[in-house]
Parts: sequence; structure tokens; C-alpha cells
Amino acid sequence: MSQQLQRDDPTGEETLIEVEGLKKYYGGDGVLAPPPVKAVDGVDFEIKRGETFGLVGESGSGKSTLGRTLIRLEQATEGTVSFDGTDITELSGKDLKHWRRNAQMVFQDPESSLNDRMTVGEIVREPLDAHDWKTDRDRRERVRELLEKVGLQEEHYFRYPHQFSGGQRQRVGIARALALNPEFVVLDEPVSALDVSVQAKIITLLEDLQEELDLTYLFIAHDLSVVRHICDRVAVMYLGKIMELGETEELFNSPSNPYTKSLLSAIPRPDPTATIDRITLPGTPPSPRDPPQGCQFSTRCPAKIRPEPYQDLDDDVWEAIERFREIVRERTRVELSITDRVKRRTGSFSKHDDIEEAGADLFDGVDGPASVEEPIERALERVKAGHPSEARDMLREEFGGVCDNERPEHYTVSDTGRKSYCHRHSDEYADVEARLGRETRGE
Ligand SMILES: Nc1ncnc2c1ncn2[C@@H]1O[C@H](COP(=O)(O)OP(=O)(O)OP(=O)(O)O)[C@@H](O)[C@H]1O
Repeated sequence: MSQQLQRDDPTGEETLIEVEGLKKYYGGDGVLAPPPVKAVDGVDFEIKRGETFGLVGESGSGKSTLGRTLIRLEQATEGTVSFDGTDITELSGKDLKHWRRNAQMVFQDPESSLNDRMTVGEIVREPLDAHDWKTDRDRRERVRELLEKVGLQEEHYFRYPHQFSGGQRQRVGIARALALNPEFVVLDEPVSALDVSVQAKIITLLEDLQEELDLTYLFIAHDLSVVRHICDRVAVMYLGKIMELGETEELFNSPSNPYTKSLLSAIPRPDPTATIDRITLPGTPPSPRDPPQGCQFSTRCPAKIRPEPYQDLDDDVWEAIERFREIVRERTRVELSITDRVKRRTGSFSKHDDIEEAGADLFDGVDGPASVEEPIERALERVKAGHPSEARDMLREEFGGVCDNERPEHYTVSDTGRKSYCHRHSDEYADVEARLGRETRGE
């Protein structure tokens, strides 16, 4: 049942960008370096010509990095990005410079992305100069034309960004991005920094420009209502991975992935009597330097699959185990000083002694079988001795199921080709709905 995301093309529309196995890691070079930050950790998808493709997810999930890597502002660590059939991760020198005209970016914060010492005319003109575009006179003419296109006036040419409102500055940013007539534009939170009334105007402008200039957009956003309004398809990211990808309305109306469900359940609804249960995620997202071994979402997933021996364990006990594992994982993030390490070696380490209390709080009044107590006790001792990573691994071995240990596949979950990254879509397990329904009904 597994397929790569880019293989299916139910719409038959033309592909502009095809992404395969794309990874972008930061750091991690050298023997003594800490592990790399896995900002984008293996994504596959395609963007159709003329569409607006949305990218959503919590802060730090890798959206901006993915956008930047698609247009070669970052060099991919692994994988390919084909633009109209050319693998742009391989381009260099003149070929890269020439290709850059095709793909541009509009940034979130028009305040800091525009050089305050240059006039608006100079800012918009800069890419034309850099690419030696036609003559001086043509460039000036082009800038005037662009200012008009984005709703600014000719007299704005000689003004400076600080003389403009946030919305006007973003118009300048858009004019600059369009200067070289790109086919593809990455819009990285283009309206997040603006007042709501201004947001609507900029969104309308972007839609009009798309229509007029046949643009293809990658639209990165936190605000899900804006995404729902503007995007044809959406990909939901978590910890460098695409959790679900599909047509916007369908994905918003009937999400399949537990992460998408929890993300969408947090949107305030116009009808307060609507019976959508809010899913509150426990814990914090793991560090992208040390992502979970199995599904990226496994440490917080409300639909996580339990291992066979614990299928019938009391829910309260299971919940306490999961929370205890979270606390132990948090301890693995604590950096130890040299003194701490010496103390650890001499057996006088006490920094993590409070784990005892946390464990007592969690398991107090919870009646678990001896088979649970014993591994918890062993883990407590390892944490206290200053080895939380060992405790974490022991706990995973004992209580970890398929979600903790194996990366899921992307399953096709609808007739339109929507994909979701979750073990529960396999026939072997109860589906997400069944599990979350049970959870919210308190069964
Ligand atoms: N140049 C860099 N060097 C090291 N780590 C980086 C760099 N750029 C991004 N990261 C890390 O990569 C991860 C993904 O960051 P990214 O900015 O792509 O996420 P995001 O989803 O766009 O978040 P936000 O919505 O806050 O912008 C984060 O952990 C971030 O700290």
C-alpha cells in the first residue's frame, strides 16, 4: 500500500517541481561535533504549474528551510529538486545564476528584509542589475511597471522603506521578487507580520498577480485560515517530515493523520456548539538534533499504537508510563558540565535526583503490575546515575511499539490521492478515527 508521494498524479496537471528524498541538515560535520539539526528529513512531493501549494506546521518544523532549499538559497544535504525537469541541486556557476531568475522568495518581515539605506526604486531594481538585465533605461521602466503592478505609485520610486507602512513595504518586497519574471515564488509567511485588514489586501494582490503572470506559489504559513483560503493543496510538516498532503478542502474537512487532526482541532470555530473535540498534545516537540527513532510524531501522538503485551494495560498506568518517558527524554536534553561528568564518574552525581519525585507524582495512586514497576525502577536508577539516554533506550525497548521503533510509510487515504504518514493506516491496526474516538469518549 505504500507509495512515494510524487508517483500518483490524479489530476493529470503539469508538474513544475518534483522533490525526491530531500534532506537538509545543519552542522554535524567533524568527529567531535554534536549531531546535525535535521531541519528537513526526507520529503517527497510535487508542485503543479500554476498552483498554490501550502506548507503548514508548528514553528521549527522545517517549513522555511524546505522553501529555501527548493530555490537553492540552501544547498540540499541529500535528494533532488527537479525544476521543469532540471535537477537544480546540481547546478553551479553560470547555470545556477541563470536559473535563479526562475525562482524568488518573499519574506515574512518586510521590516528587516528591505535595505533601509536604498530607495524603493533601487531595491526593486537590484535583481535586474545583478543579472545585467537589458539597458539602464529598460530597468527604470521595468521598476515603474512593477511598482504599478503591486499597487504603488511612481513617486514612491525615490522614497525609503522606513517611510512606508508594513503593507506597502511588503508590496515592495513582492515587486522585487517579480522583477526578473520568475515562474515560481516562495511566499514565506508573507502576511504574518501585517495587520489583519492589510493581510486581506496583500492576499488579494498575490492572487491577482498569480493569475496575471501565471505564477506558481509555495505558501508557507502558521495561519491555517489563510492557507485554507489561498492554497490548492497543503502539506503538513512536523519535525522535518510531511505528515499529510492533499487537496486543501478535503484535508481540512476530513484530516486522516493524528498530527493534522490535532493541529486543526486547535482552530477556533465560528460555531461554538460544533462538536469537534480539541486534542491537546502532551509534551514539547523533540529536538531536530535527536528526533524519535520511529515516527517523528510518536512521542506526542494521541493515537500511538501500544506494543502487544501492554494492549490491555489500564489506561491510567499507560498514560503515566508515557509521561514518565517524556520526563526522561527531557533529561537527555540537559547538557552536563565537566564537574557533572566527573561527579557521574565518581558516583556522586545528584543533578537528576528529582526524577524520583517526578516518578512518585506520576505513579502515585496508579496501580500497575510488577512487570511495569521493574523497568520503571531500573530507568529511575539510570537517570539518577546521570545516564538518561540509557534509561530512555531501556524504556523504549520495554514499552515501545511500532510507532516508537519504525518509520511509517505514506499511505494513500483518499480517492484524490491524499497521503498520510501513520502506521495506523496499515490494515494491521485499528484506524486513527477508532483510536481517537475511544480516547475522546474516555473509553
Ligand atoms: N542556519 C541554520 N543553522 C542551524 N539550524 C537551523 C538553521 N536554520 C534553521 N535551523 C533549525 O532548523 C529547524 C527548522 O527551522 P525552520 O526555520 O525551517 O522551521 P520553520 O517551520 O520555518 O519555523 P518558523 O515557523 O519558526 O520559521 C529549527 O530547529 C531551526 O532551529
